[in-house]
Amino acid sequence: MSEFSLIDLERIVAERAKVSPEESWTAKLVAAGQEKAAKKLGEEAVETVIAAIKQDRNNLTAESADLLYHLLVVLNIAAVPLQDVLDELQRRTGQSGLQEKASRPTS
Ligand SMILES: N=c1c2ncn([C@@H]3O[C@H](COP(=O)(O)OP(=O)(O)OP(=O)(O)O)[C@@H](O)[C@H]3O)c2ncn1[C@@H]1O[C@H](COP(=O)(O)O)[C@@H](O)[C@H]1O
Repeated sequence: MSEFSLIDLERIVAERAKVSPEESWTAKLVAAGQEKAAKKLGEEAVETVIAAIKQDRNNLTAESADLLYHLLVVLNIAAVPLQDVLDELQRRTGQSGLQEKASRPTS
């Protein structure tokens, strides 16, 4: 279970996007289009925020899972590979100098 990553989920989303909307939530969202899927992503974001504000750890975990899944569906529809997002995050670690600071010995 600990081996499971967002890259795995991205692959599952891509596979399920191709099946009939009657048998898959992913396919249903993809068939509904980018705007509808993006609105669903927004709803999941709000639910995640509410769980965080309520300091409800269990709900925050569940809503975060919903949020990440729906983000991957939107990225799939928009044809944006998750790797592009990861590359952007990695590029920012270089920009911020955080890596340098982290590896610098403390005196
Ligand atoms: N990770 C998820 C995942 N997270 C959430 N959801 C679905 O997202 C939907 C929306 O969640 P909501 O809480 O909003 O429930 P809702 O019934 O829409 O409620 P309302 O918004 O209508 O009030 C639900 O049907 C959830 O099942 C997911 N559906 C699929 N996956 C993954 O995608 C794979 C393929 O799923 P299918 O495409 O359904 O085969 C699965 O094996 C999972 O790995």
